[in-house]
Amino acid sequence: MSQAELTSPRIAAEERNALRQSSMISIERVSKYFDTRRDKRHLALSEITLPVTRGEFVSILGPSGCGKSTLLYIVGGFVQPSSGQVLVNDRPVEGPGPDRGPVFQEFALFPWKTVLGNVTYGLDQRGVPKAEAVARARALLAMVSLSGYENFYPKELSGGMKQRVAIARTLAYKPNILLMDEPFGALDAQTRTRLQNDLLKIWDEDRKTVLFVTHSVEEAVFLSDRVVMMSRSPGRIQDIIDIDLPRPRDRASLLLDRRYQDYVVNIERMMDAQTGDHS
Ligand SMILES: Nc1ncnc2c1ncn2[C@@H]1O[C@H](COP(=O)(O)OP(=O)(O)OP(=O)(O)O)[C@@H](O)[C@H]1O
Repeated sequence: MSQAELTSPRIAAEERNALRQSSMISIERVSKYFDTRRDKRHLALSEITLPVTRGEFVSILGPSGCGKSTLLYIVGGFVQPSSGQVLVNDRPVEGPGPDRGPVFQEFALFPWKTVLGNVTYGLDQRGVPKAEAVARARALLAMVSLSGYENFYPKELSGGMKQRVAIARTLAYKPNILLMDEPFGALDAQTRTRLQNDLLKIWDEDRKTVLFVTHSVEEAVFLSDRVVMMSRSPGRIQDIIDIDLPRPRDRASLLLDRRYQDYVVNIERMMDAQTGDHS
């Protein structure tokens, strides 16, 4: 079904229901206005409809300011849409919940807590017994290659290590959905590649549903089942590209894969058309 068909008011009720039933996340005709100093009613998102299947890895790409973060915040329940709705497991999102784990740059680590304290924090809040919380945190820190750093404080860690702690912290309380807003954006290329591999490894183990915002076409193609291309403000869905590449994915062999290269080149062209860069 095309994006135009999905957003059409003519879409039959049964079809909408069928769509919801197969979706873990159902974003339905979501629009968002903000009051800004320049514009009393700035339309940031316009009529976004996007069903996301359980276990799917979906990346969102688009020019700066097209509303990618806003969309993720709406799914997370941190921002209310002006119209439309988001359903998670058939229930309307009314606020944040433990089923959706945010990995947002703004949600920094607690500087006064150790690495272990940061990862167990959410578990303590949920009443998980201390020994179980510590065991779970240690296992996750091992998974993100941070064993031995349990007693370090955030200021003693590199940017990439902090980001791995943030991922472990979110995974600790076992959300079914991961909402990741440019989680690797501020990292050097080598650390970024490493964390992409770690994330895919973790994802391969229990196939969480992931919504992942990025500016990197290569990152989106490497990680995703589908790439959603958004258009310049107001943010609309311009295109959805199925990434038909085998899993598990290995970056070194993918780089030599003609299909991977074609996806990257084609999506980069779409991005250039959006940003007006035709160089
Ligand atoms: N709280 C807010 N109040 C007013 N305007 C906002 C608010 N949050 C976002 N906006 C505006 O909404 C639009 C979309 O912002 P958003 O951060 O979602 O874009 P983005 O695609 O994630 O951008 P980037 O790629 O640069 O991070 C922008 O024009 C932004 O200025």
